[in-house]
Amino acid sequence: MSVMARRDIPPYLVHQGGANSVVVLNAKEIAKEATMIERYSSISTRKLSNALAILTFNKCMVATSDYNEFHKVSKRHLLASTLGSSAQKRHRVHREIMMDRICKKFHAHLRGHPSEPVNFRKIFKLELFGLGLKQGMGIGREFKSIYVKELGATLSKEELFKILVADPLEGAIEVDWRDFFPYLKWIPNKKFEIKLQQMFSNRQAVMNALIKQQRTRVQAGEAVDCYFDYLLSQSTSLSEQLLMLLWEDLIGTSDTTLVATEWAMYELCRSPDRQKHLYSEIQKICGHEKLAEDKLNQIPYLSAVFQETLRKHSPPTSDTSLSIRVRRYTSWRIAISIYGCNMDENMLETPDEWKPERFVYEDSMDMHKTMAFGAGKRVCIGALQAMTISCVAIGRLVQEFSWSLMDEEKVHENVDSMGLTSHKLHPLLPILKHRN
Ligand code: HEM
Repeated sequence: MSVMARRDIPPYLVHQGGANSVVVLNAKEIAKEATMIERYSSISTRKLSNALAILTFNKCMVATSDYNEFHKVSKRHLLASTLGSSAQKRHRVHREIMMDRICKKFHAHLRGHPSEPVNFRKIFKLELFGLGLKQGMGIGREFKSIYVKELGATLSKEELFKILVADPLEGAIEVDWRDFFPYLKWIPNKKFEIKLQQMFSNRQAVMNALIKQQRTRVQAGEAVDCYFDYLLSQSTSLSEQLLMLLWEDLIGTSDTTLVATEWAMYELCRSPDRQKHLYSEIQKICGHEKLAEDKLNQIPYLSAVFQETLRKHSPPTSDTSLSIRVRRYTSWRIAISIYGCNMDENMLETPDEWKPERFVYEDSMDMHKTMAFGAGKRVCIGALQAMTISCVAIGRLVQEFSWSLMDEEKVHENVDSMGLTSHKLHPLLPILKHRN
């Protein structure tokens, strides 16, 4: 069976136990498979169609794919040094510093401009990027700028963000019109090529400058618990791919978590009752203490806010970027079973509404409920970090401030960007007030 999502038909998702986990089918294929499943299992047609209906509104990534030795080794190293659960425990202090800095910046804004909206994205993105630099390359928070010889310029953190994160994300969706007309491939498209080449060489120049700086630090005997130092210590064949490995981690840290958190705060602004409820749930557990990571599993409503945000605004799959959704296919016949058959009826209601209540159940940390992180061999390895950062951020920001939108903001509704990830088209500009 070779199955792929078709551009004109919304993809449905079926979950399969076993090694390669997920397949995307179109409606006709679903119907065929559903008959087969019903015949061989005890699942009733009603439950089956419920499950399929759930999957239509869960925007999902799909994954059955190739998986070679390089992939396995690089993933193992990233988990061991940065994204796995013990590495995440070691890096907790950096996340706490980041969160304190973010809150401080919002407080500073309120002191200076109490009645003006604050640009959430501007503050959050640079702090996340700072965390990526710290965990990935051991670059401290005090870092302000770096001289890049090839570009003949000293670049600020904001300029680095543009070259290393914003431009490549934009470049990834640049379209070469010749791809649609292969027989016209011979016509030069210089503008397109120069733009991408420039983007590529800027990124190489900046990454090389950062790597050079960090090598000097390591040679001076100053070791840091970070991915860079770890890769050097492993002396594996991966050192040749140092630049790309470090860059991928940096871009992973800097983008999707921002997208998810911004959408969550936007939805909370639009839903004052739910914001109030979340605040009271947090206060019940934390009292006068700041919300910390070890309290997360005691506040199911907070992870429900996160899960429901991923369901409605899955960062890697925007409404407008359907055509560039990551696709996978299976090259052999597989047995399938339905994911989510035992979900509550409540899950099926009003799919366009943002309702965290859907996800308040006994195992609210179950990341497979939305499939937003994929599944199987190619499952997202940053899920733990993304969820921890996003949940703590949402919690702390609601604990310390009340959030609302200006009237103009309300008209910006749920539109997402044309980008690779589903950023809010317009940055969130909320009005904040201190809580007591
Ligand atoms: C809310 C935040 C995030 C979401 C929704 C998300 C989602 C996903 C999805 C759906 C995939 C699988 C794509 C595929 O089928 O190939 C994926 C892969 C991946 N993600 Fe994430 N991600 C998030 C955050 C992060 C973070 C913070 C990092 C790392 C710093 C990260 C690193 C990765 C990596 C390295 C892979 C590739 C895994 C592989 O191919 O084996 N992600 N992510």
